[in-house]
Amino acid sequence: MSQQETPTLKLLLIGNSSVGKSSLLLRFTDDTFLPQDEVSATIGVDFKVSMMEVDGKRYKLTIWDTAGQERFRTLTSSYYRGAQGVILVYDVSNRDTFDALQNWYTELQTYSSSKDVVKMIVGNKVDKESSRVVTYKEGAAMAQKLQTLFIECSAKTKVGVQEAFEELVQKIIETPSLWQKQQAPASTIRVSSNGNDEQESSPCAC
Ligand SMILES: Nc1nc2c(ncn2[C@@H]2O[C@H](COP(=O)(O)OP(=O)(O)OP(=O)(O)O)[C@@H](O)[C@H]2O)c(=O)[nH]1
Repeated sequence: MSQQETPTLKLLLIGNSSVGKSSLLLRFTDDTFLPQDEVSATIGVDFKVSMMEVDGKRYKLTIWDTAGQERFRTLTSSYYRGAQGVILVYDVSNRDTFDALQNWYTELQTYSSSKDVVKMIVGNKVDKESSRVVTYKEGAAMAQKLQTLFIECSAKTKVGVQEAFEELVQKIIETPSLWQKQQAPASTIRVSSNGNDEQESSPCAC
């Protein structure tokens, strides 16, 4: 299959600072985990490209890693533009990060360019079982409330990481409206739901 025929998907990682967004991305793309002293907070946005094969077809994933810290967040709406899948990350050993999911969800709903964007809540750091403060049941209930997919994982031990990305991509593939968007003309007008962000955008902002 030629490169041109490879569909490109835009995925986004959001969530509070230090929940492990960059670590999940690094584990998924490079199968690596950096020790604490080598990790630095994301400033603005970073992204990596990865290939994934689903049902014999190759997909190019552009995965955007956004800063959790408010002071490093700029151009928020542009992160979300054209994203087909969004992962909302919390840390199972930090309840504040779990409580913040509702706010991240609201931001996502505000800026997302498609109402059908596939959402997944990911509870990270399950290797820290002795410090766990958010149960699996609570995570699953939140996902049910917000109508998202749900998985627990650990960027450190790898558990659940591949599965999270695979499940998200599979669901995107099964959502025709996200694909119809991709087939639309390269230039379409989008008006965000808050009404103050009118712009021209490509259906695939990758
Ligand atoms: N034990 C454990 N530590 C983790 C895990 N994932 C990330 N960490 C640690 O958590 C800290 C924050 O990880 P980051 O990946 O930088 O978090 P982030 O969400 O990208 O943070 P921002 O860039 O500030 O938004 C680092 O010290 C990581 O080593 C995990 O699965 N288990």
